[in-house]
Amino acid sequence: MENTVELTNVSKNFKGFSVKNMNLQVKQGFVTGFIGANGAGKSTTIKMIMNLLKPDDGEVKVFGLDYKAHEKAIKERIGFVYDGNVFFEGLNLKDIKRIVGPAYKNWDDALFYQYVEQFNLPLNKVIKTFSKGMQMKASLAIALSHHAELIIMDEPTAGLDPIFRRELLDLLQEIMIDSNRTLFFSTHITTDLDRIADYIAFIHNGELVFNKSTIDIAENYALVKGGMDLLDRDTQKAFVHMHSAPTGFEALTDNIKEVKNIFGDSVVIERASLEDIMYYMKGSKCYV
Ligand SMILES: Nc1ncnc2c1ncn2[C@@H]1O[C@H](COP(=O)(O)OP(=O)(O)OP(=O)(O)O)[C@@H](O)[C@H]1O
Repeated sequence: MENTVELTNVSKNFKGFSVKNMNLQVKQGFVTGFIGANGAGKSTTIKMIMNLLKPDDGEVKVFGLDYKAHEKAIKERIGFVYDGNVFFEGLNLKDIKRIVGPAYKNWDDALFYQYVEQFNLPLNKVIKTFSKGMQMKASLAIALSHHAELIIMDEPTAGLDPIFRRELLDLLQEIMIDSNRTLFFSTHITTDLDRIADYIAFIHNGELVFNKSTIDIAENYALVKGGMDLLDRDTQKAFVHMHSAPTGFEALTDNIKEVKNIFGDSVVIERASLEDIMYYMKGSKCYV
């Protein structure tokens, strides 16, 4: 099975917002970062992947199975981490383990204690006394202790300090050594993805703009800068979006080769960061 998650023509309509006809494949064995602006539909999509929200249309398959017939089998194999306190605040980790552990066939006590130690988490302190970072680690320890093949995380690094974020990313890298494992997580902090993502899925206004490998993005996307005199309707075709100013233009291309063919050495081509791409693309092919 090549895709761990497969969304086919999935739509969800809220008043004033829709996820529209989404086709998304999450590749098995890789890290996919899910990016998009506030309110773009990341959490809504993740909730549909987790069957916490039912699509109005389309099909969601996880491990090649649908939720109607296989909910329990699917959930057994997923570890879900999201920004917010998942647990009863008044409980400690020992209590939580006692409640959550038996729910999973593959729950591994030894592994749980290993993560608790590795993350420096107290077993006997109630969760409400944990810092945000500790709560995230606790959530992750629980999610990892049943040998989940798919880890889904909704903004796991939100609100964490830079050092802690880095530690978390190192840890995620470590858990990906298991080549069967798939990691799908949403984030606003696109620089987190430079370190660990293999694929980037970009959603804007409820629509999937692209789902591409980071190699593909690095090879094809770039910022192009040059003088206004270089532009005409034909040359602009190489750009996804462009800003112009009296001093010249700055544009995003998804086809560096074509830009080189058209402009040769007369423009400056610079690496486009994910933030640049998000800023420029805003969802559609568009020219100024
Ligand atoms: N249950 C709901 N009922 C109505 N509207 C909803 C519901 N859940 C989400 N929305 C709306 O759907 C839109 C997308 O929300 P969503 O939480 O999926 O975005 P997001 O990309 O995760 O945003 P953020 O990065 O800010 O968390 C928002 O406009 C939100 O108000």
